Amino acid sequence: MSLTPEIIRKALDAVKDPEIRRPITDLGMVDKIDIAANGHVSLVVLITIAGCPMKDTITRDVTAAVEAIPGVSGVSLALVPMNDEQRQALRDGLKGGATKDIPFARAESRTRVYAIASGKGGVGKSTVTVNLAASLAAQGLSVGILDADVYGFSIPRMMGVTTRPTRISDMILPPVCHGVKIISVGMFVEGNAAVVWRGPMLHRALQQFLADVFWGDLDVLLLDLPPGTGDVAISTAQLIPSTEILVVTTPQTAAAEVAERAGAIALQTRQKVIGVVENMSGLVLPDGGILDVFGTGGGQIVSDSLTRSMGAPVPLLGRIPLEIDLREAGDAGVPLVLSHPESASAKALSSIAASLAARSRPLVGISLGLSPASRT
Ligand SMILES: Nc1ncnc2c1ncn2[C@@H]1O[C@H](COP(=O)(O)OP(=O)(O)OP(=O)(O)O)[C@@H](O)[C@H]1O
Repeated sequence: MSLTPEIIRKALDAVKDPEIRRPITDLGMVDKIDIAANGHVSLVVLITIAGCPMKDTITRDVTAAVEAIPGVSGVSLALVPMNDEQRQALRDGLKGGATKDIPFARAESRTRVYAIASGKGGVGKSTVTVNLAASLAAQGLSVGILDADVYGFSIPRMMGVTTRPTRISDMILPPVCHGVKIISVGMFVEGNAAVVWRGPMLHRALQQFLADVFWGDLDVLLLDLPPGTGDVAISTAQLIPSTEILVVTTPQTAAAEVAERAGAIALQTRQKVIGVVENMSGLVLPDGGILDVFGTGGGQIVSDSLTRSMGAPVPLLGRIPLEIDLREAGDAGVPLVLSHPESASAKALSSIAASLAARSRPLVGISLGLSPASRT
């Protein structure tokens, strides 16, 4: 069979743009295909911007897909930046005309949005967020994290993100790490500068991250909120009223009281608190004994108290032990559920992720393609 541009195009259907995660053929990125008589294929592939951080991945994936076609003797690939018109066409194709709304706030949205909240800083909110996200993505769900913790944005470091988001006119493409799309306030400030945004500016930034970022079709979006009951929590409730809240606390009674307040804000914003995670529970000692560094019972106290005040069950979803490996994994940029899934804290985190996955994508209204079995 002789090679044709259609055959090459068909093979390229399997290559996805690493940031947008759709076939490059659908995105209008395959610009030119020339096939020489000896089977050498020359391709021009359009990339979003000249400094596209994903150049190497695209080159590798395109070359591998074309080389695998029987009859291809070699591949030459030129990556050419899109012109303004091509970029605008791509942006419009992805986001649809000039719409600036928040996709997760639409009635038909099937994305579960969870805000990870805590009363105090440093209780492990970001650690919980990255591990839940990585675990959900490893289970095959499409997952995003919006790090809205303006005072302590640590998600990029904990997820090992080294690239910046790509801009296509007014659309922002989030970097993808460990299968998770990630946007952080920290990606928009220079170096380690402090963010001094307050109320209205924070609200606008959050709105922009939700509306201008190309999130694609997510199953789950996790929002890492700043600690406390401040502006960001209220803005989130206004921008995506269906956001559900997951409260993180330590076992300490004093911390639990503060965490209760963070959860109770949901009463005022009419949001649902789906559960409590107790982090930094007992430290397992080398002799197998357990040292309760931060006391015990905080998670249960918050769960009981929020159940009372909400008038609906707010279960304790899990207790994550203190573990040095968990801190080291955060520092190394690889979530522990991926690097040491057998460790006690990774198991606790994976089990919480499994309970979230089980609630994902309500099946109401979706055809399962099943027909009732007939009885004979
Ligand atoms: N269960 C745990 N065992 C050991 N270390 C942990 C555990 N949970 C979190 N840590 C470590 O504690 C520190 C604080 O955690 P993290 O940054 O996740 O908290 P946070 O609540 O998001 O803080 P902030 O409010 O400042 O954003 C980090 O160094 C993290 O690696």
